[in-house]
Amino acid sequence: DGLTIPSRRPQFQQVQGTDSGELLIRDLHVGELNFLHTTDTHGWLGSHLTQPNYDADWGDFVSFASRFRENRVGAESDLILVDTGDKHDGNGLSDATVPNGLESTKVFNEQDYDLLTLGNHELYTEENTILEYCSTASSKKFKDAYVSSNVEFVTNEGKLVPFGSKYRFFRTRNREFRILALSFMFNFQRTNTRAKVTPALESLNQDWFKEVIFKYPAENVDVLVVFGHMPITDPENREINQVHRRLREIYPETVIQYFGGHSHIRDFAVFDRQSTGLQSGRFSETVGFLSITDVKGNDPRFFRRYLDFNKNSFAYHSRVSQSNLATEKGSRISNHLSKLRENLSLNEVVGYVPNTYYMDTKPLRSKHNIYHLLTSKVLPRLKSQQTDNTKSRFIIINTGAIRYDLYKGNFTKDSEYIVSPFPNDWNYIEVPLSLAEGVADYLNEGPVLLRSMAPPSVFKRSRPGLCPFIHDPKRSKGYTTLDDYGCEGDDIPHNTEIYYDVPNVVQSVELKSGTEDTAHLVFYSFIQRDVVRALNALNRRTTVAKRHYSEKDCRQYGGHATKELLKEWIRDL
Ligand SMILES: Nc1nc2c(ncn2[C@@H]2O[C@H](COP(=O)(O)O)[C@@H](O)[C@H]2O)c(=O)[nH]1
Ligand SMILES: [Zn+2]
Ligand SMILES: [Zn+2]
Repeated sequence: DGLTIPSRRPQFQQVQGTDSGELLIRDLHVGELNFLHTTDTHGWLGSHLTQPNYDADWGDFVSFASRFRENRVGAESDLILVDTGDKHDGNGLSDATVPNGLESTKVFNEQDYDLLTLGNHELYTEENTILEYCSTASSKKFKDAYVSSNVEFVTNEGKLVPFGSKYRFFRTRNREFRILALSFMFNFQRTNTRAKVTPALESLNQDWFKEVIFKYPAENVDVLVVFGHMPITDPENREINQVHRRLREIYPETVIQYFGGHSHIRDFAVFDRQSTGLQSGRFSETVGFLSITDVKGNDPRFFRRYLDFNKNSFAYHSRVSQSNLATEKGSRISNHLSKLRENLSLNEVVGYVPNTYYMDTKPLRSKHNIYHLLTSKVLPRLKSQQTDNTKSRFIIINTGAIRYDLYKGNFTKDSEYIVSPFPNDWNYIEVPLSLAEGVADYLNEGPVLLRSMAPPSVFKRSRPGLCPFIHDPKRSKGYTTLDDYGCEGDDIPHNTEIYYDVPNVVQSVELKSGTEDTAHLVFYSFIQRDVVRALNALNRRTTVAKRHYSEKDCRQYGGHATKELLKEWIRDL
């Protein structure tokens, strides 16, 4: 596409090893302008209790930012903290309150972000959108830092106002770099009535941006920071590449630094000689670090590092001992999180899970795959007034509704939210068996699918090449990231994990022999539009049913949500 150039490995690669030359941790290179980035935290503020790789909580992260600024960045360089949204749906700390996010937002906002914005999970329900706008976007602390260039909030009076600021221009504290910040949400079309998303490219043709260009022409901007809930690599729609092309028309030589989110991966892309993009995973597993050297020169150099969200990494990168990492504020936050976990009864044990069931590091048909578990053992437990045991039944779920591996050990109230946070209603439609049995395959064929239901992993770019295979008993499982700078972006080298593709949907199938030729097709209300679209497309191909289907033909099925069915299965073990 002419926009990306062969990647250039960074020249500065410090490592900390042992006498035997073992690589224990890759250091980072502090430049003139430095960034710490988080995204898609989804309420994971209390550390990962079953994964030592991610044993730091939000208090430790607040401490780290402060120690890092003091000990590594100092007064000669600058540091900007950025977050790109999706801050609940996926952990009990955010989801066990009504509305969800009520308590976790206060904790999240303790971090002194310089730039922050919203994700699509702040746009599904009115209550979440109102909470995000009132508690964060228009708060005193973040009123300048909160930017969204293409999302607007609908006030109680029905007026459209910017969700925060459309843009932010500021000078950095030490080197006085002139920063122009823009923020774009991907073209999300499922927002509730209290917000409006304008496609990013369309928003760049609106009057507000014309004023920005006039007020801040290229000669008055050192760095354009474009951060938002949009994947850094998006092979299907290439939305960020189109934004980049448009910005390059106006800022042809300016350094443009992107920070992305939504697809839940560690990623780094080179857009051109003066522009790169960083994405920093999900669920507080990663703090992304990016530095730029020679910002105003002809040859700016970029350095990226993905920090495992753990106390050892935080201590090492801020050059303190683990025992000296915690600041007073950080300790207070950690203590508050422990109390919040108790108050929400998140440690309440529901049952015991005998094995670990994985989303994408075991093949789909493996008995250790969570989707295999759900479709073979859990979903068939669904019962309601509509259940007709004489009919075949297909129960379809979108794989993006399942958010995390199900770990062996105690299944707690927190586990419910971690694995399947969404309060899904079951709907159904009675259709000819031959149509019902084709819907899941149809939805997994890709382009027909509304992006709104594809699992985050679908956006992963299948980069050519592989990283060297590591299998060392002294190393832990974890991320090995292949990005445009190669395979050494992660601060901790881990044993290689093989990731398997995850389809858009999976289904449980209960065929009843010798019965009528219609079946019950049961599905999450969240994917109803996709299911109806698939039925009509299949019907056009086969004309099995002499009719067109619409959402009006769908009925409530009732019955327990997946997380309830999973709890029942665990209790009955
Ligand atoms: N069944 C449901 N799935 C949902 C719902 N809301 C979101 N999702 C799934 O999550 C991904 C997007 O997650 P993100 O963290 O990457 O933004 C989306 O594509 C769906 O698969 C829901 O209410 N029900
Ligand atoms: Zn997300
Ligand atoms: Zn998202």
